[in-house]
Amino acid sequence: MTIPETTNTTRAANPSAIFAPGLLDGQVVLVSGGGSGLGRAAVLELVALGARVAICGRRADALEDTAASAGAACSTHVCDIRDEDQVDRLVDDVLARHGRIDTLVNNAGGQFLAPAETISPKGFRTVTRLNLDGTWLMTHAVATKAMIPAGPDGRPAGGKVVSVTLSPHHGLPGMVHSSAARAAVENMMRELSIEWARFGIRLNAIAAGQFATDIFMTKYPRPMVDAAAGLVPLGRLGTPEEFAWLVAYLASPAGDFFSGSVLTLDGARDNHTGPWPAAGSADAAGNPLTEARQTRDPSAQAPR
Ligand SMILES: CCCCCCCCC/C=C/C(=O)SCCNC(=O)CCNC(=O)[C@H](O)C(C)(C)COP(=O)(O)OP(=O)(O)OC[C@H]1O[C@@H](n2cnc3c(N)ncnc32)[C@H](O)[C@@H]1OP(=O)(O)O
Ligand SMILES: NC(=O)C1=CN([C@@H]2O[C@H](COP(=O)(O)OP(=O)(O)OC[C@H]3O[C@@H](n4cnc5c(N)ncnc54)[C@H](OP(=O)(O)O)[C@@H]3O)[C@@H](O)[C@H]2O)C=CC1
Repeated sequence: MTIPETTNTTRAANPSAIFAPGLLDGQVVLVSGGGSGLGRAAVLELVALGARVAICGRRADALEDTAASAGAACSTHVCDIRDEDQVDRLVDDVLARHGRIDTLVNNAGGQFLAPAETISPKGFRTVTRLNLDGTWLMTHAVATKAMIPAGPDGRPAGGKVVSVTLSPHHGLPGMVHSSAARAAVENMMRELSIEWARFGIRLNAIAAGQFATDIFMTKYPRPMVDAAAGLVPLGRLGTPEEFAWLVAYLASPAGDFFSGSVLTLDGARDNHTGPWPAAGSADAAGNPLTEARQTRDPSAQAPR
């Protein structure tokens, strides 16, 4: 298998809208699925903050496109995260090129929408292999090759792992395979945050709600996409930049004490199934209904 590498020669054009330039100077971040959507937005933010970023995915053209926007600090690596040999080669190549990996962003993933009873064993396996096995292969390879081995001071180099999962947690109909796999990934991050604390590795999950990426807007049945914002209490989809800012925050020193957490980023989608006040729960002005206070006459109380 060949893993082509490219570099671009221009620096990322847009500064961060939130964080100070140089926040991530000297850091190396590996982002899976960096060629599109949320991963691409994260790459652009990380590069804007001074990180060098390696991105992987199956499609070279998507990776090249992100690299063309990110500039010289971004290297591209074609890799299918489900294949352990490709993952091994990927991590070796990233280390040969950048010398270290401070943060791994397990962003590559996805699923198809289908009623559970129609999903074949192969279909279930396809989605769990991508989201669970792929995330494990990447996490294990980066930890054992880059984070557990000694750094310059003779102690384990340490690092951070951020894995993208899925909100709502209380079941997403039509996505039994992905719901199961993402729950497993969240517990994987929690478990490893205990085992690998001794190596200075912090692992967290970002449970993403619904974000307006190109694929989200085009892959699923139109009526469901159109209805999605209405199921979010904040009344809108997330933007890829909002996801990217959380990744940058976790990669920065501000994220150093986060480990074993699931950070749900979803406009409150996990807590409720619609806007509030819901139909029938508001007065004519749209204010939530309030129950009348009970008045109690002490003299009317029954004697003890
Ligand atoms: C209301 C709230 C808001 C709306 C609800 C939406 C909330 C969404 C929240 C989440 C949003 C996102 O994640 S948005 C990001 C989504 N991005 C992605 O999904 C990108 C990655 N996805 C993929 O690569 C593909 O979709 C995926 C199927 C997972 C893997 O592709 P592969 O090429 O590896 O696999 P394939 O060869 O296509 O398929 C392998 C088998 O999978 C099964 N299979 C594949 N597609 C199938 C399908 N459409 N229906 C049935 N079965 C299918 C078949 O058994 C296939 O085998 P055969 O029968 O032999 O063919
Ligand atoms: N957008 C949303 O609303 C939500 C998204 N998510 C999750 O966030 C992540 C990003 O989603 P989004 O940006 O919207 O979707 P995209 O489909 O744009 O991103 C998925 C990325 O993963 C890569 N990828 C897929 N399969 C593999 C593989 N086997 N090996 C390597 N790379 C792979 C894809 O690249 P390529 O095809 O070139 O391999 C692609 O760049 C995904 O895990 C998604 O499921 C979770 C909740 C909601």
